[in-house]
Amino acid sequence: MSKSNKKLAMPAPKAEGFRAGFAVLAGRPNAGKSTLTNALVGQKVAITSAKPQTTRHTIRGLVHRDTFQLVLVDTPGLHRPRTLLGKRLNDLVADTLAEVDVIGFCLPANEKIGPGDRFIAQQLANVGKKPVIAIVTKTDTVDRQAVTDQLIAVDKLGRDVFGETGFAAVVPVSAVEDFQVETLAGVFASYMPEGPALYPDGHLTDEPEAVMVAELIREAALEGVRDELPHSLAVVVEEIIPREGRSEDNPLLDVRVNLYVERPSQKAIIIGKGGARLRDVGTTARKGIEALLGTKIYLDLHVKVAKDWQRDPKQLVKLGF
Ligand SMILES: Nc1nc2c(ncn2[C@@H]2O[C@H](COP(=O)(O)OP(=O)(O)OP(=O)(O)O)[C@@H](O)[C@H]2O)c(=O)[nH]1
Repeated sequence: MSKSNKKLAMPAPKAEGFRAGFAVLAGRPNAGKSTLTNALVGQKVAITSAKPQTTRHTIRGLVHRDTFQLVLVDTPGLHRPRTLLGKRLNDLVADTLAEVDVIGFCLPANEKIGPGDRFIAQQLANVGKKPVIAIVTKTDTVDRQAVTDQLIAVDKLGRDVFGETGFAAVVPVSAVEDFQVETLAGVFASYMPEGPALYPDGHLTDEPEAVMVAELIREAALEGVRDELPHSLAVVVEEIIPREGRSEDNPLLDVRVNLYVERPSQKAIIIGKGGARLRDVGTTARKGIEALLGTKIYLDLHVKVAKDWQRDPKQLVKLGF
């Protein structure tokens, strides 16, 4: 559905002065985008993982307050394309950036600004007229002096890349300690156009349920495994169907899912000895999915090898990229 179609379906206008629009969080892998999205939305919608580049889909969460509504998009880390998949991700990011009202650029307080950050800042500047708010994330991980130093360094980066005006604002936050998260929401809102809410209140995401189900399984499957696996794992929900013959007050959904890896060795990692690991993945994911869908499910997981799926356009389409 296009953005304009969604606007047609919107609820009655709110009081005058209400603002609503789209915001995106950019930043390199591990910058804290997913965690910040969750903190802003107040409910888990995007997966977080200690491994970089786990966010494959553009997941929107709604930040709904008395005076504004932000439709928040959590992008994959902007990075230099390495494989076809990487290139597609960057195209996706460019498309997303063109649609939004404001861009939040996440830079961790505990890491020096590097060439990767500069590259992204340059990309954001190239998008043109969109206001870019620099967000210094994870401020709880360092002392006050280090936060101040980072704010100064970020401000300098802004002037280097955007010219004298620099970033539209620089905001330090800690998603973990809930420091300045609401302030940031307010700053985002100030860049939104005046207008009614874009989505009904309480509607947390416009992603199809299947995508969120896939994210939960992906998160469970990546728990505690080797670093290269995140790039090699794709999760595809084949079907979610109500089990026949169940009474209305005791429904059950059959959720059938394929996990694609690139090599038999990776399949062995996911499945574990005697299938033990896959059973654990299933148990963990099932709990999350039941909480998400509000009903009991039967989760059927299959692990398949799709050789070099990251480099094969046909496979990428099949896997939903
Ligand atoms: N202490 C602390 N840790 C944080 C904070 N925000 C994020 N983290 C941690 O930093 C790591 C990366 O956070 P994510 O939110 O997954 O980062 P991301 O930018 O979405 O990463 P990608 O999906 O790889 O692009 C995780 O281990 C988080 O727990 C914070 O405010 N404080």
